[in-house]
Amino acid sequence: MSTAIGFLKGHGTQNDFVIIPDPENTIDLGPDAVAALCDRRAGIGGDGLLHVVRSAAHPEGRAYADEAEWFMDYRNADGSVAEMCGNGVRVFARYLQRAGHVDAGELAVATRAGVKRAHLAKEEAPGAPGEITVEMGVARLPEGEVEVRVGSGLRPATHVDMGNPHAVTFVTDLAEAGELRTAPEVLPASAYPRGVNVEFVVDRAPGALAMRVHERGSGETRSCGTGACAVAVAAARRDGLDPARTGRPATYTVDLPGGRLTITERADGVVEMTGPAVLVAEGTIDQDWLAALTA
Ligand SMILES: N[C@@H](CCC[C@H](N)C(=O)O)C(=O)O
Repeated sequence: MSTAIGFLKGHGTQNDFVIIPDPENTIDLGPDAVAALCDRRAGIGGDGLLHVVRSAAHPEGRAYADEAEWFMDYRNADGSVAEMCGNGVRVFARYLQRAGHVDAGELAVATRAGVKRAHLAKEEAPGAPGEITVEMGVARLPEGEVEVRVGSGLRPATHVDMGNPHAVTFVTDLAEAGELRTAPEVLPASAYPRGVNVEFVVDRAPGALAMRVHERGSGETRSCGTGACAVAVAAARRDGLDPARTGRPATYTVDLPGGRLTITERADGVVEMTGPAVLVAEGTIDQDWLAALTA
């Protein structure tokens, strides 16, 4: 007899995810199954999928098992694997809290980009969105010039690695990014052998930014947590701020189509991201439908 496969749906600033709890890693989630689950017409729908697995039960999580009980096996909507997802890690933490796997306090989550620490407040009321802060690690800015096509021209961009790859470019109006139906051209392609997430940013006020993003493996989304971190770090360097050198933290609010994230680069260089995480639904996946996809 087959076992029912449960799922939840959640989002962080409208970056939405199918959540598949699978502590012992027994569900076959190949790229086709993930893409079908994330399909907004023929599936559940999502920008990505959070496969919730105990670190000890996942080949890529095992190395972290002593430090972090849970591994976020993150997939993009097209079924591809990504190293990290900032909005996803908050929603992942919210799920673990709601399911009673963890209490309020500090939670270590293993990801392909290392262990991230989430700070979970006690939930004020069942279903309350509540903000979660996550220590996202130190940003890397690889050397070398990169450029992003904006309209008919190429603009200089900042290469920021938040565990996953980003190209951040400043524009005067977010409409300059165009319709973003396809991935913007980023040059040189050799700077991003694994593909790239592309952010377009404008200044709204000192310390206040707004952005749009085209995500690798998902297209334009309404928010990207690692993207907002990359944008804040690129803005800090542009503004002559480097907290790890000066000992002075830098904070930016980043407005996205789906909501606001607050990003602080601390004096020790660690980037902190704060934003909401919401669970909206829970259900059961049709076994036969999923089995046909994995056959
Ligand atoms: N939306 C995410 C990033 C998800 C992964 C990304 N598309 C990639 O392939 O690197 C976020 O909130 O960070």
